[in-house]
Amino acid sequence: MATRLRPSSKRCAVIGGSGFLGRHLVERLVDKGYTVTVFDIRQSYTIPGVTFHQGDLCDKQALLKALQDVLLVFHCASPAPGSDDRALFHRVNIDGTRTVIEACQEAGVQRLVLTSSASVVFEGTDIKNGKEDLPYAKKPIDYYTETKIQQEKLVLNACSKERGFLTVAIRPHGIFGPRDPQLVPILVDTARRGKMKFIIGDGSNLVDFTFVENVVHGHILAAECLKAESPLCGQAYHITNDEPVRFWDFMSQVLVGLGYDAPRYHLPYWLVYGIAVLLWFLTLLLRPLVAIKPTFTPMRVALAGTHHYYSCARAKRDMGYQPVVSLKEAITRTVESYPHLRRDVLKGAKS
Ligand SMILES: NC(=O)C1=CN([C@@H]2O[C@H](COP(=O)(O)OP(=O)(O)OC[C@H]3O[C@@H](n4cnc5c(N)ncnc54)[C@H](O)[C@@H]3O)[C@@H](O)[C@H]2O)C=CC1
Ligand SMILES: CC(C)CCC[C@@H](C)[C@H]1CC[C@H]2C3=C(CC[C@]12C)[C@@]1(C)CCC(=O)C[C@@H]1CC3
Repeated sequence: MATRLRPSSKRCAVIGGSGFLGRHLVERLVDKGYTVTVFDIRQSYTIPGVTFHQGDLCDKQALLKALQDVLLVFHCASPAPGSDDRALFHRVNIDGTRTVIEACQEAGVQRLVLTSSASVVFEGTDIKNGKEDLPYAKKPIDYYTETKIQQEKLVLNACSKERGFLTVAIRPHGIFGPRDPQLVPILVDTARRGKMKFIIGDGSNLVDFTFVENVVHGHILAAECLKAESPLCGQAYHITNDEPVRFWDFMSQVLVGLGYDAPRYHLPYWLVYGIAVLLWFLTLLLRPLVAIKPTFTPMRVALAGTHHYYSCARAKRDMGYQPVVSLKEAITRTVESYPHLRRDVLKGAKS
């Protein structure tokens, strides 16, 4: 009679493993000796030993195939926050996450680690050293965040010691690092179009930017500490670099590192925010006729002009979290990883 081997605790699946964070997570898990399965709607790379399942997380049957013999699942899939497709956010982040939970439970998965976002408590006004007990935003800053709130609630409420299904949510903030498709590319694009000359507000607002390897470290620690008797069950944890930095200093360091000028001229926060809201309404009104994508959306202005940094004391206490890469080293490594976005290289390519 064929005997079925017990699934190994070092076998895991990463839903969204083809994305920016997901791929860094997969690489680290492989380094640490895990056997990894990636589930994603696209395959963006190959790594020896990593199995890829291409599929939509809203498709339970496809998920069930990928989750066979898997005891630990990381869920870091989401449509890009910049999208304005509300139906897609709802379908993937809310309905899809419900499907992920059901598939995990049916497949016998024991631990689910969700990548949530610190923005679930952000309403566009200052947050200084915010703790996890801050209430969810009543008026989330955009629809992406609204669906991240629902997603986090679904995952945390599904935690059940009785059923042997444990869940935890990691809330990173402003993830950056090599291969990030958002922060640095958007910043460079804005600078190249001559729109990075202005500092919104007085420039003193502190913000968390978190190096991707620290976010990965937080996820793996959470997975390894998530046990029935641990305080992590059904809880959310901020994971940051624990070095809040002036938003405009961070932007300037990245820009200058890539050969662009740092922003210099100050504009009043409320003026820029008001213009961004007006532009937003205009784009909505004109949507049937033309598709406009404004650079300064209300969300970006709020993120650029307010304090939003979070305490990771809870992660330090419950899982011994400490950032593994300092902000200084993280910025250097990130800048070095984008040689193709350097001003001199882009200029050369144009001429
Ligand atoms: N980038 C950031 O600054 C922050 C990101 N987060 C969260 O971290 C997670 C990862 O974000 P990133 O790596 O930056 O995004 P990303 O866009 O690089 O990766 C997301 C991945 O999810 C996959 N995906 C999307 N819809 C899917 C579906 N229906 N079925 C299967 N796979 C699907 C995509 O193909 C992609 O590979 C997301 O949950 C995001 O909300 C949270 C805080 C900050
Ligand atoms: C136009 C400029 C004034 C600002 C450009 C920088 C932005 C591209 C980024 C600064 C903070 C970033 C951020 C996110 C996306 C990129 C930024 C707006 C998130 C919204 C990504 C998804 C999240 O869950 C929260 C992030 C907060 C910080």
